[in-house]
Amino acid sequence: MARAFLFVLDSFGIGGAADAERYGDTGSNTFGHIARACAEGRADREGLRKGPLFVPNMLSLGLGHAAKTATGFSIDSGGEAHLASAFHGAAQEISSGKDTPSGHWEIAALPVRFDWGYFPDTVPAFPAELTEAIIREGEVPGILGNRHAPGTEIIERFGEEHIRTGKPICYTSVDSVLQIAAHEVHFGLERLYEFCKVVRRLVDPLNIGRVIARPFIGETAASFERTHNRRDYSVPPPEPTLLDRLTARGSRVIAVGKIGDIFAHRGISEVRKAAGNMAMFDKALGAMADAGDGDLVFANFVDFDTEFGHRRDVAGYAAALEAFDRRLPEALARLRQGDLLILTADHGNDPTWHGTDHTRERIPVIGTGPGFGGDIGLRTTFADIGETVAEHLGLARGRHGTSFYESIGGHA
Ligand SMILES: O=P(O)(O)O[C@H]1O[C@H](CO)[C@@H](O)[C@H]1O
Ligand SMILES: [Mn+2]
Ligand SMILES: [Mn+2]
Repeated sequence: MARAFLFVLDSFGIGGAADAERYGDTGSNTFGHIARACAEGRADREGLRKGPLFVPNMLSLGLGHAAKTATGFSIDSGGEAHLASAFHGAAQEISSGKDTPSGHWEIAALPVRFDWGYFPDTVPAFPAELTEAIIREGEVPGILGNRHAPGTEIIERFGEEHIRTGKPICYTSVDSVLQIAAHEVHFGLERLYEFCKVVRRLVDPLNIGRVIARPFIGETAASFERTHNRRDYSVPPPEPTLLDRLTARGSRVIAVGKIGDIFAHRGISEVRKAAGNMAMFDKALGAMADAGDGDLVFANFVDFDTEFGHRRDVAGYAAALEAFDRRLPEALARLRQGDLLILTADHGNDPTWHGTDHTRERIPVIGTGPGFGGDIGLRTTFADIGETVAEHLGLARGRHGTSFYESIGGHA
């Protein structure tokens, strides 16, 4: 039984999604395009990084093989020494959304089989009745934005007016979200959270996946900066997830980063948060040390997505991967006999792609654990990850997905 550790590198897709065309994402490949840009010297940045992508530890777990499984093509990622105890594969998503909750819920063995509500890419983006209700029930003088936009650009554009008028900045994207940017001091952080709860209730009938508080600081357009006090208000998953199944039988689920928010705090025993991938890695290591037999540590590393993918910052994304990879031996060293560690992602966010949204891609599934090794192939749903953790931790079979153990004829 031992313990299980699930690390999600948020947005680290590896291309090849069979349905990418439906999303206008045919050919997008977060890992592949970053590796290529690095190899061609297009991801050098003074004082940050230089040259080919250097991720030897993920390659030794089989990241290069996983990429080939996803797309059929090898990525020239500088050779790899394959660890004997490691496994590698790729997974296709069956949920229709290429968003964070869809990806994480499916990883937790609950594919999303309904359609989320979305706001159109028009100005205004929100229906007039909704805007009126937000203003009335949220007790604000009006709202700014009301369109699709990248978060950093919209606060640059409307931040000063927001400070002057007290109107919160409401915006959305191709995801099922209503995001609210407001100044931590002038508007107030707690007030923003309370406002988001009101909006959460108002968008429930529209089936909107998340309302997200996006606090920022600074006094002028040139100096506005988003803080790490972001908070996501998700709808609860419609069926029990792996997390509910574990906590119901008395195991602990330690959520590192925004995992708690993504599951609307259902099936979570403890939340550990930190600002930035490296501080998050420290939290994940601490959770690994504290986890007991039958427990799950579920960690999300959000910077890849928020700081680099959406910002289309190739060098920044590459440097973040390299920094994560350098820390990986510390996690491997904390594994005890029989533990299972899986590194994966929830969707793509190719920093070389057009626009600033997520990209529909397959995800890597690499790691190390007992009972199976080598190639786990192309998984037809992310739910196989959750079912593998379920079997490993001694739960009864769930309704979605097939564990790696089962498909290769073994048992945890
Ligand atoms: O541009 P920012 O505000 O980072 O928004 C991004 O973050 C949202 C939630 O992950 C996505 O829907 C995307 O629009
Ligand atoms: Mn995500
Ligand atoms: Mn995102």
